[in-house]
Amino acid sequence: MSAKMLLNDLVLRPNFKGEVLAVLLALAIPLLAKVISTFLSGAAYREFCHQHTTFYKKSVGLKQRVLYMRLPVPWPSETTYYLLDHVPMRKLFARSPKLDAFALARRLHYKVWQVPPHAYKDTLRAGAKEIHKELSAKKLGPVTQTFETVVLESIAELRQEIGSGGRRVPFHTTFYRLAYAANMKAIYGPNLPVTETRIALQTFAINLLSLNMTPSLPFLPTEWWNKIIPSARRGAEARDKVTNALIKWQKEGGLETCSDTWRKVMQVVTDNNVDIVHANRWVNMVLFGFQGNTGEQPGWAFLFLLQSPKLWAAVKAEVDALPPDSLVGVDFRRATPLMYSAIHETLRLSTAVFAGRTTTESMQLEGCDTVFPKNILIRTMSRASSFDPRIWGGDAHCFKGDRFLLDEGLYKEELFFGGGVSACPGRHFAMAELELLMSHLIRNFDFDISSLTMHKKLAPEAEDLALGGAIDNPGHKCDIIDLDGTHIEGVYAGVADVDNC
Ligand code: HEM
Repeated sequence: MSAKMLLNDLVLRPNFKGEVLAVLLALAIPLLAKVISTFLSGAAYREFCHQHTTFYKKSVGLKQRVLYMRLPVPWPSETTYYLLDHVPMRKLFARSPKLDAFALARRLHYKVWQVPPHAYKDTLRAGAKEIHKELSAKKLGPVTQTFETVVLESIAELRQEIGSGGRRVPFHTTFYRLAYAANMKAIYGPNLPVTETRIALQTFAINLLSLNMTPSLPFLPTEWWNKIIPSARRGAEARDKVTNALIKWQKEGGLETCSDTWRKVMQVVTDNNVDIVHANRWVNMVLFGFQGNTGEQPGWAFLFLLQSPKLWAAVKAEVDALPPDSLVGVDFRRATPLMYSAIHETLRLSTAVFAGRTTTESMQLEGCDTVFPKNILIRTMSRASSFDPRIWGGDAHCFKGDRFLLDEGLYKEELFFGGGVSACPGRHFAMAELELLMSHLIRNFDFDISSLTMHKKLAPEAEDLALGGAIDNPGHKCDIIDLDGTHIEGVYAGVADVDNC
């Protein structure tokens, strides 16, 4: 039957309009219901995050004393259990044949970065293992050397631009960009465009929540939803911009000018004939892994340090006593124990980790009565752990710079790099970067309490040295305990996405 005949046949049917309407309604009602339920779940999730992340709320009595919370987000099609107590979170990272440690990563690679889940499953795992090997504590020398060189060059430029008369710069954004540029050059060498990828990655990060949700929307392929929903479209465009920049860079010989570390990681991927587009979608995910975290931390650390006068004076004295030139290879835990502890305390309060495991059969976690069913995702919520008074003490909600120094056993309780076989492969490098960056900044610039008003984060595309305004929401407060035990009510700009984590 030709299309024309079919059309005539349809048009001649008397109830045609009614039928079309009924079909449209049948399609639209579940779609609408699904969209509404997704948004409602999103709202419940945000409220949940807010309860567990808002810094100025006291931890005792919060809902976090429940062992876990079962929520249909971020993927309404699946059940996710978010663990809320510290101890089961630690147990989740133990090896178990009943827990798949990499299913969540594969899913994210696929849903958000479009890496086909099974085609390269083993190869990309081998690539991640190579990152672990190449960025292990013993092999960090060359990349940290490059990192320090770039940091020192950037500091020299910044000093020149500020001029001898001095001038204020919005330190959060400035530090972020400095860390980003140095991290990029240390790993990828001089030829991957820094500003272009940074702006795209930040835009991607801002819209990531939508990209996480669209795979759950019904009827249309995810990529269509990513075109229809404006924030998802912005996120997907930014993501593709980074992937395209990486592909171009690789085609133009980037692997010849990058660090040995990265060349070896990519060797594993290219030896296994991973398609260049898929390979660089994965690299994009890796890039996001380090750009999203390390650069943020110095901004938070300075915010806390500058509001703890005694700690600040002691940290400056520690840094003044370091060797005069290069600091690569310094054991900061021994040489600057207070700064080291304060960095860890900052990470405890300002990172959000949702690492997870998928159950391969029904199982229990040691110490919990709950039987978790097969094929569900169990995730940690590290900020709920950060407020757990049984681990961190009754003042868990406070920033206490010397907390880890007073009880070094706490270093073993940290969750901000994840844990077990899936723990962050960049953690040693991240710590080295933070120690080097903070020491060189403290050495080279003057800070005082008025620097706090320059803490504001600028839009991704803003000029590096544009003058900043005041802290976004001066209403956010935090409790600080200084070295002598003095309690201080400080300002807290908040984690950027505190309400939307
Ligand atoms: C303060 C800085 C950082 C924090 C808080 C952080 C945190 C994390 C966390 C929580 C995970 C997931 C762990 C899990 O599932 O158990 C992760 C994974 C990852 N991180 Fe980091 N990270 C940081 C810096 C870095 C750096 C500097 C790099 C690389 C140079 C990096 C590369 C990666 C990669 C590649 C993965 C995924 C590994 C895989 O697929 O197995 N991270 N990170």
